Amino acid sequence: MLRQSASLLMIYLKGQWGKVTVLIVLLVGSISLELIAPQWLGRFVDDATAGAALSTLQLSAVVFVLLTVVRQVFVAVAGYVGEDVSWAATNRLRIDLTRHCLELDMSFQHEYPPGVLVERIDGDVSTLSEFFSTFVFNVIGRVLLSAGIIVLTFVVDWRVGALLLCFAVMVTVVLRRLQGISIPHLRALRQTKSDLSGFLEEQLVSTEDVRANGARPYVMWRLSRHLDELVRRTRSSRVASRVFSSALEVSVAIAGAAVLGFGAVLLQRGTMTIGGIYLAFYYTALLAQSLTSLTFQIDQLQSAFAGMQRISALYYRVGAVPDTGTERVADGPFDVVFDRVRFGYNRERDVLRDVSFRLPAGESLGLLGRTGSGKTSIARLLCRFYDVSGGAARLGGIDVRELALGPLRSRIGVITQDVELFHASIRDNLTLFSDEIADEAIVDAFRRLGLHEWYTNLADGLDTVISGDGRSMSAGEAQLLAFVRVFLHDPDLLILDEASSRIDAGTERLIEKAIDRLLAGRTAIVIAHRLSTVAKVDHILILQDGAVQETGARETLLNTTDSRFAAMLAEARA
Ligand SMILES: Nc1ncnc2c1ncn2[C@@H]1O[C@H](COP(=O)(O)OP(=O)(O)OP(=O)(O)O)[C@@H](O)[C@H]1O
Repeated sequence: MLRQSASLLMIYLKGQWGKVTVLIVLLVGSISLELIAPQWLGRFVDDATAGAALSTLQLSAVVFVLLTVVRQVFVAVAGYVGEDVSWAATNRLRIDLTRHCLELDMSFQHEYPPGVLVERIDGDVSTLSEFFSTFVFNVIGRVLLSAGIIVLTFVVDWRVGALLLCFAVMVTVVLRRLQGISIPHLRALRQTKSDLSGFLEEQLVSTEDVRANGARPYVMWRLSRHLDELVRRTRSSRVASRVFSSALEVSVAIAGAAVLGFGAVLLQRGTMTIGGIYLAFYYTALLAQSLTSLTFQIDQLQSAFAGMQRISALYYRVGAVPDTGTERVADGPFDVVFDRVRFGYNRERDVLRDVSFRLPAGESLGLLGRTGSGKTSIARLLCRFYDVSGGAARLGGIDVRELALGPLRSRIGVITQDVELFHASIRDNLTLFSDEIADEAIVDAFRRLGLHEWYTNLADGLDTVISGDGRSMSAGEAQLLAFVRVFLHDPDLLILDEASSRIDAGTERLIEKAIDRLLAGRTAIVIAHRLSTVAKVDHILILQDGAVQETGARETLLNTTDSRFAAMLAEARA
């Protein structure tokens, strides 16, 4: 996992090495200045106690201030370059992650609810971006500074250097333990936050159903459970960090006192000057400050590591539907064959069992069956949102698994029961934000589908904005828009999952007329909830519990008195 995360980092730092080098030069420069500047303070103290001339003292003071100013300039420029590197790298990562998630199969979409994906693509990547921009200075910089301080104190007096080295080793051991203890708490905290946002997303999307079914108390109960968990996780992760940083503070105080005491002894022996003691104490304080800042950064470092691991798990996740096919279906309408297809969403249960049928090119098939009998699953297999567990689905004589995914899906138009509409104009909803489709083509599509009159009643024509997430449209109107959307896309295979909700007679007539025109010249599968919808299809397939109960030409079944289809029609008429 660590290797995966590291290789992911390398991918996104590629092309940024020039800036990273500038960052390293600025970092080394600023650390050197931070180490050198106090030397002038030590010299100032020694010169002052030796009664040196005022100009000598002034020179030391001016050099100290100058070095400090230059260092701050380095820090500011490095901050700018660090942000630049971090945003360039992480924005590319955001884009690639989003594309990857959109391409992954449906079982992935069920496993990661929208809230969790938002947390990965935005939350975790933001943490990573902060990590990039502050990590170099606050962690690597502090580590280098600490090492430099120990080397320099060794130069001043090896015994003081040894003292600081012991102190640094002790603190590093504490830091390592802190890392081991805090990471699981931080990981759990992040997971809890992501569960909470997933839960909120889920509830907000289904507000209407929640209210209508009186499920509000249950939602509030689950929310309070999530919040309790959040409090528990936050508390434990904060406590784990605080206990160790307090231990660090205490050790810092002890080290400062030891350096001063030891320096006093050396002063009495005449082996150390007051300036030297001052410098050693200054470096001890700087080392303490640097190690303390490291401790605080550990939190961020750890959450960046945890986030990085989650991001790389998502980034390297291989879809259950591999896009390895290279074949393409010949132009024009094609036939659809199901050859003893077996399929289940999980290993426990097959929802399609030995389903076989052949739909000739340019003809239509009405799929009937009780709810849950497997009709939608057939459509999903054709679009390869899932792969069959046994048998084969073939389009134009080619197994769908041998077809390249992009071209395959571009040949299929799907109209689902829940049409997805965006908070955007009718135009954008129909063209899916593409500006390659002219307004005339859209209006022509309305006309050819027999929907021109309905279109002219739209308040602002194509500029009419659909509010919310499409809730300003009824199920029937949403389907009409979906028809136009698909018509513009001009697919060779049309899959229509008819809206099961009640639609008024006027809209139903519009829908029927539009379906007639939409079906012309295409192979079509109509998943029908009303028998009237299949009145004009060429073939019928009735499913029962995932198996074919009856299939044949509609006319033939209609005229066969003991057919299931004829019985269904009779039941509907009664
Ligand atoms: N994503 C999924 N994960 C697990 N099981 C699923 C999933 N989608 C559907 N199922 C199950 O598969 C079976 C067939 O579902 P499918 O949606 O194909 O039926 P359907 O005939 O289209 O139903 P409806 O007429 O209600 O749309 C059902 O038992 C359903 O519970």
